[in-house]
Amino acid sequence: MSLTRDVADIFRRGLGPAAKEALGLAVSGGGDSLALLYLAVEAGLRPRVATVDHGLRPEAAAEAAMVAGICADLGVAHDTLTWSWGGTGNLQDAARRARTGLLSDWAKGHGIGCVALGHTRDDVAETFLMRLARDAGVDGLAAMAARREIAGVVFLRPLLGVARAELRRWLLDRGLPWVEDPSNEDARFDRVRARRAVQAMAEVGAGADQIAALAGRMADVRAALEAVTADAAARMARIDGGDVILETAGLAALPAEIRRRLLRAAVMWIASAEYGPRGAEMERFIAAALAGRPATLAGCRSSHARGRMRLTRELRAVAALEVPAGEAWDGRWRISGPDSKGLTLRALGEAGLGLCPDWRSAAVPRASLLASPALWQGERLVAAPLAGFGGGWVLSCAGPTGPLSAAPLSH
Ligand SMILES: Nc1ncnc2c1ncn2[C@@H]1O[C@H](COP(=O)(O)OP(=O)(O)OP(=O)(O)O)[C@@H](O)[C@H]1O
Repeated sequence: MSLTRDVADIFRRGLGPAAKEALGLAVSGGGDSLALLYLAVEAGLRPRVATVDHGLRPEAAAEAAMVAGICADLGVAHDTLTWSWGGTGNLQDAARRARTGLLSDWAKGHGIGCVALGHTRDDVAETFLMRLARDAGVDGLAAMAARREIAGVVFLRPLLGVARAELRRWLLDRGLPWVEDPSNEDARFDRVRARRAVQAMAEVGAGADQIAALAGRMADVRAALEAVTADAAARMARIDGGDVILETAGLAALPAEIRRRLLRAAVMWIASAEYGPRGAEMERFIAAALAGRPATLAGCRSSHARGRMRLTRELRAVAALEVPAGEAWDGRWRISGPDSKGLTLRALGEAGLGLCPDWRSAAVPRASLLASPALWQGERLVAAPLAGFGGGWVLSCAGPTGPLSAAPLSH
């Protein structure tokens, strides 16, 4: 079987049933994503293409125009999506997030359920080394997913099993042009240095193939660890209002990695955090948990009583949060009830708790109540459902999905 057939086969298998649906392609103009476009056209698909102009490099607009021109020649619909940098935080990270957001909005706007990206096996290997340099654990070293759903749109990476050089050869064989981003040779970039390191490692038989295979196994290991953590959560964790309760003896008996994951998941659930705490601060928190000592971590606090550990939101972390009553508060709380016009949600706090004479009969610990959401009209307390104040309002709490989703609710 010829090399060309291999690439086309891998591409079609990578797309799977998505090939039959309205398909979007994210094409930057680089060799990998242009190959994606040509492969789709050669496979007889009728994709719609988007190029994101991040406005970060002067050539970006010309590259988008070039992709638009190629698409016009191929009879494929093309859109340029533009983004302007707000100017805070990590630029690369912000650009990647913005790109994903723009692409998923674009897809939904055109009735596209799947968007294919041009990541290759080399991207997997380079990402592995870059993460290794940042001290990543199993999760960070796991290969990027071939399929991922974000905001209702499925992102596919059908070329993960293909080497970048194979794609370049595939393009050359057909006399197809692509743009080589000049920054791909700029050794100031981590990715460029990682690419060179991967090439150097190939000399000892541990090149992109081997590294990418290991990253794939890491993804399997991560999935296995997540499943065991969810099982531990189902057995020894409980959701109580906005708190997580864990059995201390069960926690102590867990393998260290599962304990770490369960506690991290609990903290992430309470703080609605996208990334969980790691490293020395996480280890300190775990040591305190095992010794039965109270501790704080990432805006959460732990306390111990009767063989149980209770994790709750720290008042300090939410004291300044205020949102209109129709919006989610602290990422996970919502309130519903009578007309909420002009009302806001913010923490009950000491002042609010002082207005709830019956709070003790609610059987919720004081610290949990202090950091719980209450409904306010200016300084007037309208309702504090967890503290049993003000009828007709119902609070619901939905933390991010993860192992804690498997934990039962207290009754
Ligand atoms: N500006 C962009 N517009 C549209 N899609 C993009 C853009 N940048 C990246 N992508 C998509 O994300 C994939 C991986 O991005 P990455 O930054 O690793 O690639 P690249 O070096 O910019 O270009 P290429 O993969 O096209 O050679 C690309 O293959 C492409 O599908």
